[in-house]
Amino acid sequence: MLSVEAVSKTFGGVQALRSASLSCAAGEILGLIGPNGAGKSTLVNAIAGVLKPDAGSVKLAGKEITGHGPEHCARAGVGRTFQTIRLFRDLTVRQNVEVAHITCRSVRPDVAARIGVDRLLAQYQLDGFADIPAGTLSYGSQRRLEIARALALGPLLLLLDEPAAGLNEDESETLAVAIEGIRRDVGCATIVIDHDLRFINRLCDRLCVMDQGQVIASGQTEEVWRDPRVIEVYVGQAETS
Ligand SMILES: Nc1ncnc2c1ncn2[C@@H]1O[C@H](COP(=O)(O)OP(=O)(O)OP(=O)(O)O)[C@@H](O)[C@H]1O
Repeated sequence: MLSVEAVSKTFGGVQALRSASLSCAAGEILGLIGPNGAGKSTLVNAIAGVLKPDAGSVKLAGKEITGHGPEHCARAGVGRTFQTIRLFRDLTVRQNVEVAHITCRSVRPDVAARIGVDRLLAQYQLDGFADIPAGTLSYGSQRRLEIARALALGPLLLLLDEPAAGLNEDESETLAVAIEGIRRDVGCATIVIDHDLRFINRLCDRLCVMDQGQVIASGQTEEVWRDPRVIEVYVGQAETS
């Protein structure tokens, strides 16, 4: 579904991405991990059209979307959440989801018919809060609302940037179950960035590990954790922290 090939990006003197490549199939949950500053957010921003890579290509369902801008990428089927929650705080919970669903109805009516607003609200345990302003929800509920809103777009690809940040163990588990439901219901490719490795290992089919702008390992979760380069990055990080 998603194919990223040899994407590079430099900010001033900093090479944030060095020929990074990855792929993610429909129905797959891919964990994108790596230490601070590895280039994960930059890669996600390149996929979501927020920034234009200096080189390389991003294709979604075989179509070139490289550097096409966030709006175009959203219409092409990229849904996302952000490291820092960005909801329409004064709109109700339902309205937040409806706004995205209306877009889906015009772009992908068949998918919109399958993904109902009420069903999304129920699936993400938001049905009891549907008519209150989104800004008044608890932190964990806001995180779930962000995902429900991204799903209401009927995405081909869902990018989740640190969805478990700030959640306790029970909330993380609830979230993991909800994200697994995405695979079942929407069948989109899902990429999850998170520093919570227990959450990542529990959830992801495959991992892609970045360090200093490069993809240093990718493959099945257990296999990747046996890779000496990955062990070096994580053990080295633990020793210095
Ligand atoms: N807009 C920018 N201007 C200048 N440098 C940037 C910019 N965005 C990212 N960088 C630099 O690019 C490198 C990669 O940053 P990026 O945020 O992609 O890493 P990350 O893996 O997402 O880190 P974290 O886990 O801390 O979020 C870092 O050295 C960062 O300082």
